[in-house]
Amino acid sequence: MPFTANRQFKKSPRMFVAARDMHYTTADGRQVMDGTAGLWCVNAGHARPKIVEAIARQAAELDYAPAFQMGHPKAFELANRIVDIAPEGLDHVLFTNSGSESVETALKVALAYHRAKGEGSRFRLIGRERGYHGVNFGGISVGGIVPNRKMFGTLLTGVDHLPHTHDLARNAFSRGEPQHGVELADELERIVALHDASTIAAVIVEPVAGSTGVLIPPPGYLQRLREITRKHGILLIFDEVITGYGRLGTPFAADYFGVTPDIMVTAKGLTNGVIPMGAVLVSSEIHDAFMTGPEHLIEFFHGYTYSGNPIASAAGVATLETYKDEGLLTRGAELARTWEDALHSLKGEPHVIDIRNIGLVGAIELEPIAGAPTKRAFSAFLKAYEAGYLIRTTGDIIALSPPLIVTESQIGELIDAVRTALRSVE
Ligand SMILES: Cc1ncc(COP(=O)(O)O)c(CNc2cccc(C(=O)O)c2)c1O
Repeated sequence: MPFTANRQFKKSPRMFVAARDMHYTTADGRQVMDGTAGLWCVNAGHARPKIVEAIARQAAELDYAPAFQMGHPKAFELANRIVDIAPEGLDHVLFTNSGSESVETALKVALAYHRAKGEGSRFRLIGRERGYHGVNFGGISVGGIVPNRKMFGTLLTGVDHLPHTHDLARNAFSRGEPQHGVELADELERIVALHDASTIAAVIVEPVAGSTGVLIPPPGYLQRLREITRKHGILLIFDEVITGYGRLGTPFAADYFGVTPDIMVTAKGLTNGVIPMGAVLVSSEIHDAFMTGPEHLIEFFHGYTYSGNPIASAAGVATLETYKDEGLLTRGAELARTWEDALHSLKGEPHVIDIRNIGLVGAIELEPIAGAPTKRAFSAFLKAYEAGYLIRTTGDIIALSPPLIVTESQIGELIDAVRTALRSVE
């Protein structure tokens, strides 16, 4: 099983057999509140009728159409709807099947774009420490989570990393954006000075680093990365697999921070997690750079059997309709203060050394048990699950990201369950 303690799971399996709105049903009939929107992806809540019906209808009408040299209307409809809610200027969509594939696609587009523009010397990709960009070779190369990298050999060459922005000493218990650390963006100038801009294709960051435990950028940090990358002709890639589609209370993190990247990576919330799908958005400048040469030739040698899959496209269209019908792309902003106050009420609970929040994302960082890193958070996860609440842990950090349909009282319930779990673990 992926990213799972397999032996522990096999000793006491944790199986969901059904789900609806905010809750899962376990194999033994218990209701479990979904405090993590599945894996940060079920933004509209579970088993939403419009999405269910769209999938069934599509499966019966056009189940599969070849993705290469052939098309079908639903994929183009979805692409247009994504562009409609995306930041201004990101006008073209490449479909994939996951966040990891979206990352690989974005990295390849960046490298190929510079080559198309006659700057093939730009081969370097810059990631960031503690970054998570999925599990394919490109993503773990630019990523910065050590266990995801150390087992897999040399990885991509020509990769460098920005420092992460976590600063417990200066920013602990910040509400929203932490005040300190904007100067860390200037480290990009050092990296450029070391390698020379002529060798650098792109910088990729998560606007808010999710998997590593919710690291929120200081005010101005992303703007600074935008300025430096633009100055040196380096493409800026935002990996919005988690932050996209309403998670921060705005359609995308690019809207929240007022910074538009050259390439935006998305997946997860695109189809409410129900059908694997990703979408990479690029500017017309990037798209048009490939549209040269004889028109009978393929312009970009990349893509997947299931790219723009009809049923995934139908799920995506129905998902975006559901977000729009229920105002879910901005509901997180309405709940953000309630969420923030509830989360920070955990300050002073046993072992809590930091609390972080933005939009409808939260993190509670725990003091690790000496000699047994991750054990304390994992114990809290098990306690919460037994009490009927699903939370995520990464290292000794509890991460929370409920579906965007969560109510204020459910927020209170969820946080109280975390409080109880914290009081019962060693
Ligand atoms: C920023 C980012 N980029 C790429 C991926 C990869 O997406 P796929 O898994 O669909 O290939 C992700 C996925 N992020 C992810 C996936 C599963 C669990 C957790 C967690 O933090 O618990 C996070 C992600 O968060």
